[in-house]
Amino acid sequence: MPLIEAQGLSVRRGDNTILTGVNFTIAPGEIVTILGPNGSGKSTLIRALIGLERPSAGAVRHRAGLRIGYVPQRLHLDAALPMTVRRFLSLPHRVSDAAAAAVLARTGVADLGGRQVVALSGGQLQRVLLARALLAEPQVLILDEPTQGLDQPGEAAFYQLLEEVRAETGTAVIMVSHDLHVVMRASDRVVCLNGHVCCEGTPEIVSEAPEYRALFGLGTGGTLALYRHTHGPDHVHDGCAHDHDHAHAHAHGPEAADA
Ligand SMILES: Nc1ncnc2c1ncn2[C@@H]1O[C@H](COP(=O)(O)OP(=O)(O)OP(=O)(O)O)[C@@H](O)[C@H]1O
Repeated sequence: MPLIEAQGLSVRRGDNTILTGVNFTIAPGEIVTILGPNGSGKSTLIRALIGLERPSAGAVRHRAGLRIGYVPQRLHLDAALPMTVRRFLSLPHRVSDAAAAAVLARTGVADLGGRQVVALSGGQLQRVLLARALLAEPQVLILDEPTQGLDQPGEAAFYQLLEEVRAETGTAVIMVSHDLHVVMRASDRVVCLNGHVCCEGTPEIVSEAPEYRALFGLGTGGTLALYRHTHGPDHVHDGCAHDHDHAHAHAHGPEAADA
Protein backbone atom coordinates (compact mmCIF):
# COMPACT_ATOMS: atom_id res chain seq x y z
CA MET A 1 0.00 0.00 0.00
CA PRO A 2 1.08 3.64 -0.24
CA LEU A 3 2.82 5.20 2.79
CA ILE A 4 -0.31 7.21 3.59
CA GLU A 5 -3.72 6.85 2.04
CA ALA A 6 -6.81 8.99 2.66
CA GLN A 7 -10.15 7.91 1.26
CA GLY A 8 -13.25 10.07 1.20
CA LEU A 9 -11.76 12.22 3.96
CA SER A 10 -14.02 14.91 5.40
CA VAL A 11 -13.26 17.15 8.37
CA ARG A 12 -15.80 19.33 10.15
CA ARG A 13 -15.40 21.86 12.92
CA GLY A 14 -18.77 22.58 14.44
CA ASP A 15 -21.01 23.60 11.55
CA ASN A 16 -18.06 24.34 9.36
CA THR A 17 -17.06 21.71 6.80
CA ILE A 18 -13.38 22.22 6.11
CA LEU A 19 -12.62 19.23 3.90
CA THR A 20 -14.99 17.12 1.83
CA GLY A 21 -14.33 13.77 0.19
CA VAL A 22 -10.57 14.10 -0.17
CA ASN A 23 -8.68 11.16 -1.64
CA PHE A 24 -4.94 11.32 -1.22
CA THR A 25 -2.01 8.94 -1.46
CA ILE A 26 1.73 9.23 -1.23
CA ALA A 27 4.15 6.59 -2.46
CA PRO A 28 7.71 6.00 -1.20
CA GLY A 29 10.14 8.62 -2.47
CA GLU A 30 7.47 10.86 -3.98
CA ILE A 31 7.43 14.65 -3.50
CA VAL A 32 3.84 15.89 -3.41
CA THR A 33 2.87 19.52 -2.93
CA ILE A 34 -0.52 20.57 -1.61
CA LEU A 35 -1.46 23.90 -3.09
CA GLY A 36 -4.40 26.18 -2.39
CA PRO A 37 -5.46 29.64 -1.30
CA ASN A 38 -5.66 30.76 2.35
CA GLY A 39 -8.27 28.84 4.28
CA SER A 40 -8.57 26.09 1.66
CA GLY A 41 -7.82 23.40 4.25
CA LYS A 42 -4.17 22.62 3.50
CA SER A 43 -3.01 22.58 7.12
CA THR A 44 -6.14 20.68 8.13
CA LEU A 45 -5.43 18.03 5.49
CA ILE A 46 -1.85 17.66 6.66
CA ARG A 47 -2.94 17.38 10.27
CA ALA A 48 -5.51 14.76 9.30
CA LEU A 49 -2.89 12.79 7.36
CA ILE A 50 -0.67 12.74 10.45
CA GLY A 51 -3.57 11.76 12.71
CA LEU A 52 -3.85 15.05 14.60
CA GLU A 53 -7.32 15.74 13.19
CA ARG A 54 -10.23 13.33 13.41
CA PRO A 55 -12.14 12.71 10.17
CA SER A 56 -15.90 13.28 10.27
CA ALA A 57 -16.12 10.87 7.34
CA GLY A 58 -13.70 8.67 5.43
CA ALA A 59 -10.43 7.34 6.75
CA VAL A 60 -6.67 7.80 6.78
CA ARG A 61 -4.46 4.74 6.76
CA HIS A 62 -0.72 4.53 7.37
CA ARG A 63 1.58 1.76 6.25
CA ALA A 64 2.46 -0.35 9.30
CA GLY A 65 5.34 1.14 11.31
CA LEU A 66 5.39 4.36 9.30
CA ARG A 67 7.88 6.96 10.54
CA ILE A 68 6.81 10.54 9.90
CA GLY A 69 8.96 13.67 10.21
CA TYR A 70 6.77 16.73 10.72
CA VAL A 71 7.84 20.35 10.26
CA PRO A 72 4.98 22.53 11.53
CA GLN A 73 3.96 25.86 10.03
CA ARG A 74 4.89 27.73 13.17
CA LEU A 75 7.11 27.02 16.09
CA HIS A 76 5.72 28.23 19.40
CA LEU A 77 8.77 28.90 21.51
CA ASP A 78 8.90 31.04 24.58
CA ALA A 79 11.34 33.80 23.69
CA ALA A 80 12.24 34.13 27.35
CA LEU A 81 13.37 30.52 27.54
CA PRO A 82 16.94 30.13 26.36
CA MET A 83 17.50 27.06 24.25
CA THR A 84 20.38 26.27 21.94
CA VAL A 85 19.91 24.52 18.63
CA ARG A 86 21.82 21.53 20.01
CA ARG A 87 19.45 21.24 22.96
CA PHE A 88 16.41 21.72 20.74
CA LEU A 89 17.53 18.71 18.66
CA SER A 90 17.47 16.57 21.80
CA LEU A 91 13.81 17.31 22.50
CA PRO A 92 11.85 15.20 23.00
CA HIS A 93 14.37 12.40 22.33
CA ARG A 94 17.99 12.70 23.30
CA VAL A 95 20.40 12.45 20.40
CA SER A 96 24.17 11.99 20.46
CA ASP A 97 26.53 14.86 19.64
CA ALA A 98 27.65 12.93 16.56
CA ALA A 99 24.08 12.50 15.28
CA ALA A 100 23.28 16.17 15.96
CA ALA A 101 26.42 17.34 14.16
CA ALA A 102 25.73 15.06 11.19
CA VAL A 103 22.14 16.20 10.71
CA LEU A 104 23.06 19.90 11.04
CA ALA A 105 25.77 19.40 8.44
CA ARG A 106 23.26 17.62 6.19
CA THR A 107 20.91 20.59 6.31
CA GLY A 108 23.70 23.13 5.76
CA VAL A 109 23.80 24.65 9.25
CA ALA A 110 26.76 22.82 10.79
CA ASP A 111 27.94 25.89 12.69
CA LEU A 112 24.64 26.73 14.41
CA GLY A 113 24.58 24.14 17.20
CA GLY A 114 25.51 26.67 19.89
CA ARG A 115 23.12 29.40 18.75
CA GLN A 116 19.87 30.32 20.46
CA VAL A 117 16.85 29.02 18.53
CA VAL A 118 14.94 32.29 18.98
CA ALA A 119 17.83 34.22 17.42
CA LEU A 120 17.89 32.27 14.15
CA SER A 121 16.87 33.83 10.84
CA GLY A 122 13.83 32.37 9.07
CA GLY A 123 15.96 30.34 6.68
CA GLN A 124 18.20 29.04 9.44
CA LEU A 125 15.21 28.04 11.56
CA GLN A 126 13.66 26.10 8.67
CA ARG A 127 16.90 24.16 8.26
CA VAL A 128 17.07 23.43 11.97
CA LEU A 129 13.43 22.26 11.96
CA LEU A 130 14.18 20.04 8.97
CA ALA A 131 17.24 18.67 10.78
CA ARG A 132 15.11 17.83 13.81
CA ALA A 133 12.51 16.09 11.63
CA LEU A 134 15.25 14.06 9.91
CA LEU A 135 16.51 12.66 13.22
CA ALA A 136 13.49 10.31 13.22
CA GLU A 137 14.76 8.83 9.91
CA PRO A 138 11.32 9.36 8.43
CA GLN A 139 9.90 7.50 5.45
CA VAL A 140 7.79 10.58 4.86
CA LEU A 141 8.59 14.18 5.70
CA ILE A 142 5.62 16.50 6.09
CA LEU A 143 6.27 20.23 5.86
CA ASP A 144 3.65 22.94 6.28
CA GLU A 145 4.72 25.99 4.26
CA PRO A 146 8.40 25.39 4.92
CA THR A 147 9.59 28.46 3.06
CA GLN A 148 7.15 30.99 4.46
CA GLY A 149 9.00 34.25 5.02
CA LEU A 150 12.08 33.24 3.04
CA ASP A 151 13.34 35.30 0.13
CA GLN A 152 13.47 33.67 -3.29
CA PRO A 153 17.08 32.47 -3.15
CA GLY A 154 16.40 31.09 0.34
CA GLU A 155 13.30 29.34 -0.93
CA ALA A 156 15.08 27.86 -3.96
CA ALA A 157 17.96 26.67 -1.77
CA PHE A 158 15.54 25.03 0.66
CA TYR A 159 13.74 23.10 -2.10
CA GLN A 160 17.10 22.05 -3.51
CA LEU A 161 18.03 20.75 -0.07
CA LEU A 162 14.78 18.79 0.13
CA GLU A 163 15.53 17.16 -3.22
CA GLU A 164 19.01 16.22 -2.02
CA VAL A 165 17.61 14.73 1.17
CA ARG A 166 15.08 12.76 -0.85
CA ALA A 167 17.83 11.49 -3.18
CA GLU A 168 20.02 10.42 -0.26
CA THR A 169 17.46 8.96 2.10
CA GLY A 170 14.62 7.96 -0.22
CA THR A 171 12.13 9.76 2.01
CA ALA A 172 8.84 10.85 0.54
CA VAL A 173 7.88 14.50 1.04
CA ILE A 174 4.49 16.14 1.48
CA MET A 175 4.59 19.92 1.59
CA VAL A 176 2.20 22.82 1.54
CA SER A 177 2.67 25.90 -0.57
CA HIS A 178 0.76 28.86 -1.95
CA ASP A 179 2.85 29.19 -5.03
CA LEU A 180 3.08 26.62 -7.77
CA HIS A 181 5.98 28.26 -9.53
CA VAL A 182 8.41 27.95 -6.68
CA VAL A 183 7.66 24.26 -6.18
CA MET A 184 7.54 23.47 -9.89
CA ARG A 185 10.97 21.91 -10.05
CA ALA A 186 10.82 20.13 -6.73
CA SER A 187 7.42 18.40 -6.98
CA ASP A 188 6.55 15.15 -8.68
CA ARG A 189 2.87 15.78 -8.16
CA VAL A 190 0.69 18.69 -7.10
CA VAL A 191 -2.69 18.45 -5.39
CA CYS A 192 -4.76 21.60 -5.74
CA LEU A 193 -7.11 21.99 -2.79
CA ASN A 194 -10.09 24.19 -2.08
CA GLY A 195 -12.01 22.30 0.60
CA HIS A 196 -11.87 19.39 -1.83
CA VAL A 197 -9.38 18.29 -4.48
CA CYS A 198 -9.85 20.57 -7.49
CA CYS A 199 -7.19 19.07 -9.67
CA GLU A 200 -4.12 16.95 -9.39
CA GLY A 201 -1.14 15.97 -11.52
CA THR A 202 2.37 17.02 -12.45
CA PRO A 203 3.09 20.72 -11.87
CA GLU A 204 2.86 21.35 -15.61
CA ILE A 205 -0.53 19.69 -15.88
CA VAL A 206 -1.91 21.52 -12.87
CA SER A 207 -0.60 24.90 -14.01
CA GLU A 208 -2.57 24.46 -17.22
CA ALA A 209 -5.72 23.11 -15.59
CA PRO A 210 -8.69 25.48 -15.77
CA GLU A 211 -9.52 24.66 -12.12
CA TYR A 212 -6.12 25.81 -10.96
CA ARG A 213 -6.16 28.92 -13.09
CA ALA A 214 -9.62 29.85 -11.87
CA LEU A 215 -8.69 29.24 -8.24
CA PHE A 216 -5.65 31.49 -8.46
CA GLY A 217 -7.26 34.10 -10.70
CA LEU A 218 -4.95 33.51 -13.60
CA GLY A 219 -7.61 33.59 -16.29
CA THR A 220 -7.55 31.12 -19.13
CA GLY A 221 -5.29 32.96 -21.55
CA GLY A 222 -1.58 32.36 -21.92
CA THR A 223 0.46 29.35 -21.08
CA LEU A 224 3.36 28.83 -18.79
CA ALA A 225 5.06 26.64 -21.38
CA LEU A 226 7.16 24.98 -18.74
CA TYR A 227 7.16 21.49 -20.13
CA ARG A 228 9.18 18.78 -18.58
CA HIS A 229 9.38 15.16 -19.58
CA THR A 230 7.31 13.28 -17.11
CA HIS A 231 6.21 9.72 -16.84
CA GLY A 232 4.50 9.89 -13.48
CA PRO A 233 0.84 10.27 -12.66
CA ASP A 234 -0.52 13.03 -14.81
CA HIS A 235 -4.24 12.92 -14.46
CA VAL A 236 -6.57 15.75 -13.68
CA HIS A 237 -9.79 14.66 -12.10
CA ASP A 238 -13.16 15.92 -11.11
CA GLY A 239 -13.23 18.68 -8.59
CA CYS A 240 -14.05 22.36 -8.89
CA ALA A 241 -15.20 22.05 -12.48
CA HIS A 242 -15.63 21.28 -15.66
CA ASP A 243 -13.78 20.93 -18.88
CA HIS A 244 -10.65 18.83 -18.53
CA ASP A 245 -9.95 18.40 -22.21
CA HIS A 246 -7.57 21.29 -22.26
CA ALA A 247 -5.46 19.86 -19.46
CA HIS A 248 -5.48 16.40 -20.96
CA ALA A 249 -4.34 17.75 -24.28
CA HIS A 250 -1.35 19.25 -22.55
CA ALA A 251 -0.81 16.08 -20.56
CA HIS A 252 0.06 14.30 -23.76
CA GLY A 253 1.83 17.18 -25.44
CA PRO A 254 5.40 16.62 -24.24
CA GLU A 255 5.19 12.86 -24.89
CA ALA A 256 3.83 13.43 -28.37
CA ALA A 257 6.72 15.76 -29.12
CA ASP A 258 9.10 12.86 -28.49
CA ALA A 259 7.55 10.68 -31.15
N1 LIG B 1 -9.13 25.56 15.29
C1 LIG B 1 -10.03 25.90 14.38
N2 LIG B 1 -11.32 26.06 14.69
C2 LIG B 1 -12.26 26.39 13.77
N3 LIG B 1 -11.97 26.58 12.47
C3 LIG B 1 -10.70 26.42 12.09
C4 LIG B 1 -9.65 26.09 13.00
N4 LIG B 1 -8.50 26.00 12.32
C5 LIG B 1 -8.80 26.28 11.04
N5 LIG B 1 -10.11 26.54 10.88
C6 LIG B 1 -10.80 26.89 9.64
O1 LIG B 1 -10.62 25.84 8.71
C7 LIG B 1 -10.42 26.37 7.41
C8 LIG B 1 -9.16 25.79 6.82
O2 LIG B 1 -8.04 26.19 7.59
P1 LIG B 1 -6.58 25.67 7.26
O3 LIG B 1 -5.66 26.28 8.27
O4 LIG B 1 -6.58 24.20 7.09
O5 LIG B 1 -6.35 26.35 5.83
P2 LIG B 1 -5.00 26.59 5.02
O6 LIG B 1 -5.31 26.27 3.61
O7 LIG B 1 -3.88 25.84 5.65
O8 LIG B 1 -4.82 28.16 5.21
P3 LIG B 1 -3.49 29.09 5.14
O9 LIG B 1 -3.02 29.08 3.73
O10 LIG B 1 -4.03 30.42 5.55
O11 LIG B 1 -2.50 28.53 6.11
C9 LIG B 1 -10.39 27.88 7.55
O12 LIG B 1 -11.65 28.39 7.17
C10 LIG B 1 -10.15 28.11 9.01
O13 LIG B 1 -10.76 29.29 9.45
